[in-house]
Amino acid sequence: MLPWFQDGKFPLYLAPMARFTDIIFREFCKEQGADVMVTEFVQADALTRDDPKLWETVDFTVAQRPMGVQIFGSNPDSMAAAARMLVDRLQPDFIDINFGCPADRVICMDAGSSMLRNPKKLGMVTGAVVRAVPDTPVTVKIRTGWDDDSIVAKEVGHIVECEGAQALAIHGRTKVQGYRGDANWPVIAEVAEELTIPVVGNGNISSAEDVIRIQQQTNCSGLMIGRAALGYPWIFRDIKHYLKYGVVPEPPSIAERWETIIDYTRKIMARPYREQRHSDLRWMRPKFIALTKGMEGSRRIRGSLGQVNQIEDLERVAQLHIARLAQSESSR
Ligand SMILES: Cc1cc2nc3c(=O)[nH]c(=O)nc-3n(C[C@H](O)[C@H](O)[C@H](O)COP(=O)(O)O)c2cc1C
Repeated sequence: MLPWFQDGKFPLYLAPMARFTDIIFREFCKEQGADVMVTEFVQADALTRDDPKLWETVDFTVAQRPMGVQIFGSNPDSMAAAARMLVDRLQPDFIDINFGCPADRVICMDAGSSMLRNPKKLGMVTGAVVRAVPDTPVTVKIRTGWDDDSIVAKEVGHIVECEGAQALAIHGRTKVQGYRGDANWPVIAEVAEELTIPVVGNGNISSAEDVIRIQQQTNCSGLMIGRAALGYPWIFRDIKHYLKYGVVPEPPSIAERWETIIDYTRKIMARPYREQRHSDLRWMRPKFIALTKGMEGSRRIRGSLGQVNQIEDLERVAQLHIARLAQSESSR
């Protein structure tokens, strides 16, 4: 059993989210209590071609362990080669295989959730990766199926368990659903009941109450939090605090939240690859929008965030937002 599930531990994972859960964001989530993290997915073939951008994506710090690196692809040989290369260079705590991505560019390679339509091949890829890295655990992340008429989570769960995967994360939506609608927790519960390996449930978890409810209703061994952490990475701290003391702690002030965003920006721009390629902050605008989404009055600053080029622009947006909120607070 993977150590982070042993002795009744119930780990909270930060879900891998391409273009968002970079090394600095993960650092912050770890400080807030995320137990296990996985890098954004990287294409196995591209990794073996030694693309420096991808090696930046899979980089992590010792403090972030236990840390998994996620790969996607459909060719058992290149998936195995990429996993071996990652283990030799980085010694992650586990290799995670993505069989859930619904993006067209991934589906057209027959990878990600496309593999849910071909469970036999999915098993071959899993087995090849497991055999390539006998010294490192392999885990798998799936969706419930391709569409409502082909829910295959249970079948796929049995296959990957049989091939030697040591945990299974299930995003409770189908490929066709994308990110819409409710996550299908009954299916996740059913698979968690059936498998011997730990099942990590994922989909629309946004509060400590959600965690308690899912703990009561399923046999999941851990949970994975995605979009709720993007706008509010303190969610891990809140959940841990609630599980321990039964109350949610005071949220960070708006000033503290902005301080975190500005600190994050400075750190990410100091990363070697980013610094080389981006002279301004335009590429970070989607991150700013995601990071401020849950804040009071965030809609009003969205336009200004879309104009941010330099750190000074970001600081100005922050000051204006803080001042505006203080003003509306005092006039209440
Ligand atoms: C912007 C974005 C990028 C994502 N990238 C990945 C990825 O690289 N690998 C992966 O397995 N899942 C990826 N996902 C899916 C999430 O890991 C997670 O399964 C999904 O968001 C459902 O969880 P949530 O409802 O808590 O957000 C991504 C999701 C989003 C929104």
